[in-house]
Amino acid sequence: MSHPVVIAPSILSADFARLDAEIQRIPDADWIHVDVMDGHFVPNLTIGPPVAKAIKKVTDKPLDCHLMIEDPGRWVGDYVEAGATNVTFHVEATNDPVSIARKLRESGCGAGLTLKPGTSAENYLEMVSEFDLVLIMSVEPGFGGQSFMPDMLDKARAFRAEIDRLGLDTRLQIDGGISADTIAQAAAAGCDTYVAGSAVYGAEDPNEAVRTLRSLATS
Ligand SMILES: O=C(CO)[C@@H](O)[C@H](O)COP(=O)(O)O
Ligand SMILES: [Fe+2]
Repeated sequence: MSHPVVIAPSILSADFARLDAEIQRIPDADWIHVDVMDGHFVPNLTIGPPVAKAIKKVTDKPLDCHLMIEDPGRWVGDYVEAGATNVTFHVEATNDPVSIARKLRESGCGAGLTLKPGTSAENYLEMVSEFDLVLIMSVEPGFGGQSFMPDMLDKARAFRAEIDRLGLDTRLQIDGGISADTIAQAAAAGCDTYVAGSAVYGAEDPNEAVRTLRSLATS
């Protein structure tokens, strides 16, 4: 099943002192990607539920929360309460991803599964039906502005094949180093949902960057 392309700018590359204004600079974005880091699962510390809740108040766009944290099952409810549309968590941080996904879906929130670059797809393909979104990390999680890892496209192709084989409408998202130079490769590998931080907020006109990314992903 093919979806319309979604472009989800990451506010990690925005000016945290002016988040409201930074979000208003990208009216053509589909989702707002919120990178949550705890200083343990990844060597960086960002924001938490109160900031997600504050962002929700200044935009009607879906909030796509990417949790790079230990023990995600303990925290997902706070992001649901904050108004998240999707909550994506790392398989490396839990022994029971399916239970967390079910908890999210029962709360009316989309559930996302994500894998670090070094984690192979094979143990997780069988659980795609439990998720609304699978996120392929194309950099090591923790920081914006890193280079795209083209080797991750094989993993994207494996999930795309399984999603299509089962006839699911699970979205296939990619995050890390997505730019005008890399987005077409990700599209060719079957991705339909794209996170971009530095390529959007590093551009002189972030909204124009969103439009360019969408057009490259679509063509
Ligand atoms: O989750 C992460 C990083 O861990 C991302 O969402 C980054 O924020 C994307 O930034 P760019 O690679 O697009 O600059
Ligand atoms: Fe992210």
